[in-house]
Amino acid sequence: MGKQKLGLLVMAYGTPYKEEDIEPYYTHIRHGRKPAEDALQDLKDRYKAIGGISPLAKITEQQAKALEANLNEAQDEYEFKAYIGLKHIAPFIEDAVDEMAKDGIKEAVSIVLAPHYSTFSVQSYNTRASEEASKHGITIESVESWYNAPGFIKLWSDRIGAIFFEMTPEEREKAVLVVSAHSLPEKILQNGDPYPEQLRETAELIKEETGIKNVELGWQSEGNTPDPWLGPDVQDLTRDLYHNKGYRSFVYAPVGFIADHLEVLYDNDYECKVVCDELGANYYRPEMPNVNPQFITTLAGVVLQKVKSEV
Ligand SMILES: CC1=C(CCC(=O)O)c2cc3nc(cc4[nH]c(cc5[nH]c(cc1n2)c(C)c5CCC(=O)O)c(CCC(=O)O)c4C)C(CCC(=O)O)=C3C
Ligand SMILES: [Fe+2]
Repeated sequence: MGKQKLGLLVMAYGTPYKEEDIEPYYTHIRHGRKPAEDALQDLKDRYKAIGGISPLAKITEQQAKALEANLNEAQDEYEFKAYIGLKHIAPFIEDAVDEMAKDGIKEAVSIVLAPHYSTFSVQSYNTRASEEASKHGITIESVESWYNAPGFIKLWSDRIGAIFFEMTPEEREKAVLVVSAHSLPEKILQNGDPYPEQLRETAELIKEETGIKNVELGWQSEGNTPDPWLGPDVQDLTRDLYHNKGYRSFVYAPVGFIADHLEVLYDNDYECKVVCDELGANYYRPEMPNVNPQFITTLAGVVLQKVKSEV
């Protein structure tokens, strides 16, 4: 008997491939409303500041390929075929599901390349995937979150621990770990969204694994809208911790993301660094998981666990 063919739907945010994509991409993020000229220019300038365009498209592709290969090596029962489905640019989530249907796939498993579940993020990916799948008679089992996968915690802990280890005891005494994720509008809290609690748990697990005592939670990259967003923002938090707790070294762990992209390369490496420089404090940011083999193995384990739980 041959192996059972399983679709592997790998969903991610998406990023412009070239400068001309920025406007339609931003319009899609804004639910079809064109951004104002100055907001668009501001976004273009931020992409320019990180080298013209984001490295994210390439990384997402490498992650999906590596995950497919890892899964096919790890077991003999299924043959996984990966399809990338993006939230805000082609290939969209719906395109990926249509491709699966063309390839005759009947069953699939999906994972979002973001660790924490929220109604705003993971739920909207999964709803789009399952709506399209039902049109084709495809069943999709969706991984909802994987923020507490031991390999994920260990990877961040190792990298964070290495930075603290390199410090002199005097520096370490006044160093703090700032664990962060993308902010979301506060209104998500009204429906009991688990997102903030999952970030808190990620920080707690890293704290246990590393033994670091000074750990703070922050939010970053909040949108430019009139509603209140989850805070404290990492930049405000940095100033507050410097002045009120006397910290002089800041280690940023943007654990809500898994790749080098705008939110990390600009919002952390530029914006948070500007604040640190202004205060005369030290700035550190561990490498992102990207295509680290242990990270990919961790994701493969999460996917296999989902597949096996459905048998
Ligand atoms: C929860 C969350 C994640 C993490 C989970 C997940 O990954 O799903 C995430 C990731 C990302 N967000 C990204 C890019 C952008 N997000 C924006 C705007 C927004 N994000 C939001 C939420 C999230 N975003 C929200 C509520 C808005 C406001 C929309 C509105 O206006 O109501 C904007 C518009 C301009 C701006 O606000 O900066 C951009 C350009 C990139 C790609 C970066 C690159 O290209 O390198 C990535 C990985
Ligand atoms: Fe975003």
